[in-house]
Amino acid sequence: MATVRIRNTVLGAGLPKIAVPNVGTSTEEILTAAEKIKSAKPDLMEWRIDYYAAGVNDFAKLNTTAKKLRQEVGELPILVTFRTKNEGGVCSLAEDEYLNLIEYVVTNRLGDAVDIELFHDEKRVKSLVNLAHDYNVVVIMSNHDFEKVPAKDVIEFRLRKMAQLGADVPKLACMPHSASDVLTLLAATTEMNAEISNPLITMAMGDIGKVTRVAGQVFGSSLSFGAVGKTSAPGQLSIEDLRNAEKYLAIQ
Ligand SMILES: O=C1C[C@@](O)(C(=O)O)C[C@@H](O)[C@@H]1O
Repeated sequence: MATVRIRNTVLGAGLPKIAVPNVGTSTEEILTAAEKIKSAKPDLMEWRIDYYAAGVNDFAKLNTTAKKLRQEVGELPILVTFRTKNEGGVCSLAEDEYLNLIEYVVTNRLGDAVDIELFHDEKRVKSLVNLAHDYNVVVIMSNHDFEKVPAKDVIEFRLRKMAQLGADVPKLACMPHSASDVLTLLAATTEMNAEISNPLITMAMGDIGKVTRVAGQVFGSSLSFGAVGKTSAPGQLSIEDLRNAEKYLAIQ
């Protein structure tokens, strides 16, 4: 299994790493949340810029806030994510606007890693991945289904496709309605781990899915999202609970 390094955080080795989303809606909220997140000592902070409409609509402002954020968190790796409304985000953008925003995030190095959703214009997605690599930005490619757990071969197809497009880390989140849905996600994760060398990230959301957020080391998910204060998706545990659960389940 290959590992992926984001500053000093290594995905694909040891316990799954812990990311905490920053869902501040103003510069002040973002910086206050960052201070709290930093003191909780996660492995990575995810800056959810879809919560920051003022910045998304004003790139100069986004850039200034990114610089302040870096000052606030020091060496803590930053993943920049714009989650589109279709996939569970809070702010709508037209297709071109989304792709241009990601391009800006990459070429201005607003973070160490960027989230690029799979389901956008394939040519542009591919060129954004190449661009990110030119700028030394790690690509976490993602897909979210807030309605259901897709069939196992569909999950596998999507994760495989992300790897083929050059993603460093393929990621998929989905919503289970039964224990067998959870098993579907876990089986797909385990099988894809055997097939592709990239570290993967998967999770089933909601209460039924919580087990998938803590057992990544067993089933092959390299990172889990935990909350400091506000959550960014259903079923996220607090960072303390997540850390304890991962340690409890650790493979010695
Ligand atoms: O993709 C993900 C995973 C997530 O949706 C979760 O379920 O923990 C939380 C999001 O902030 C992140 O971008």
